[in-house]
Amino acid sequence: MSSDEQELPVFTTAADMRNWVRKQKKSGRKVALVPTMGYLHEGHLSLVKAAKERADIVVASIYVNPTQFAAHEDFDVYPRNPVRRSIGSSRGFEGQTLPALDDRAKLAAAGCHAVFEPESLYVSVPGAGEGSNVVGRETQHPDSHETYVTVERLQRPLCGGSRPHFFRGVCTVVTKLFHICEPDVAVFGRKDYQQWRVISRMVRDLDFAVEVVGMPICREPDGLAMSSRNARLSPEAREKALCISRGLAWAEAAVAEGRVSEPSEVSSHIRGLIEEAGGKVDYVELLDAGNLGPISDLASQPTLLAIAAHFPAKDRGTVRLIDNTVLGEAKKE
Ligand SMILES: Nc1ncnc2c1ncn2[C@@H]1O[C@H](COP(=O)(O)OP(=O)(O)OP(=O)(O)O)[C@@H](O)[C@H]1O
Ligand SMILES: CC(C)(CO)[C@@H](O)C(=O)[O-]
Ligand code: BAL
Repeated sequence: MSSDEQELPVFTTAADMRNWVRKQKKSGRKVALVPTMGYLHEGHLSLVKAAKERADIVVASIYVNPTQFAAHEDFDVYPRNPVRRSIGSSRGFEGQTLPALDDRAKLAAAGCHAVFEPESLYVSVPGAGEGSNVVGRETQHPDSHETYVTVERLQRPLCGGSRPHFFRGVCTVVTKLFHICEPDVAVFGRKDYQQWRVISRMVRDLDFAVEVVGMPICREPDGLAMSSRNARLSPEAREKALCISRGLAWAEAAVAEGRVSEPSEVSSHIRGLIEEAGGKVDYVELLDAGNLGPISDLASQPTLLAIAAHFPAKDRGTVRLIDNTVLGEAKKE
């Protein structure tokens, strides 16, 4: 275990996390939260960097949230820390099994100050396990979790079509994380653009004293948007999936150069690219980048071009990838 990791506090209970944050805030420190589902990549670490620029203390959460997954989705195979393994004489962890230290080591190296890594965030029947909070697998025990947060309109388009449960789960777990970690700032990525907009609307409507920051998409050198789910792609599918980022780049150039003027020209071209690459399109849509509402042309507003598509997984089933760009918006370097 590196010296950094030895100094990185890891909290597994809400009470301990909240008490630690309150001590920091009592000392006048500003606290930022970076919520994640682990299996960290440079995209996540870019959020930690942004958080450090905006607060004195950065907490990252690692929790694969069951309530944002449906029973037919990939909760069980979602990439997690490599198999937990026993480790030797690390301070305080003798003989215990731990998730691989990869995520924690990355966070420590990125200058994160604490990690919140709960086993579970939902009350469930003893022995029922986290999976019992996946939508469609809920136990009906009278003591089970039953309170949710919903952003009614912004949740409907795009991912709300094939994942109608998703944003209810996201808003509920982010609300819980806000109550536990009590951040002044929360940093999200615009790779999940609709999620960023939905959470921003939730914060506005429910008066959370939290500044929500949305950071640009980090990409692999070949353009693929970094995502934990990329690890599940077969090698061939990893190559084929480049059609998504290449389609976005084509659209940016075609719109900027006036080669296309109708939203339907853009969506049908990109849909064709994905299908030619063997992908299964969930959506290719162009919406108002501010309110996710419908548009009639590309010139009247910054336009979100959002894509979701499935590609073959190396193990079983498919991997659903999402990516996006905002057309008509100056690119920040
Ligand atoms: N490539 C990226 N660039 C910027 N932010 C990112 C990127 N990938 C993920 N994030 C952000 O990191 C936070 C945690 O996301 P998550 O843990 O689900 O990672 P992920 O890579 O999006 O995984 P998934 O495979 O589920 O998409 C979110 O705010 C998400 O938008
Ligand atoms: C925000 C989040 C951590 C909530 O589980 C998740 O949706 C994600 O990682 O984007
Ligand atoms: N960042 C993606 C979260 C999900 O698909 O559940």
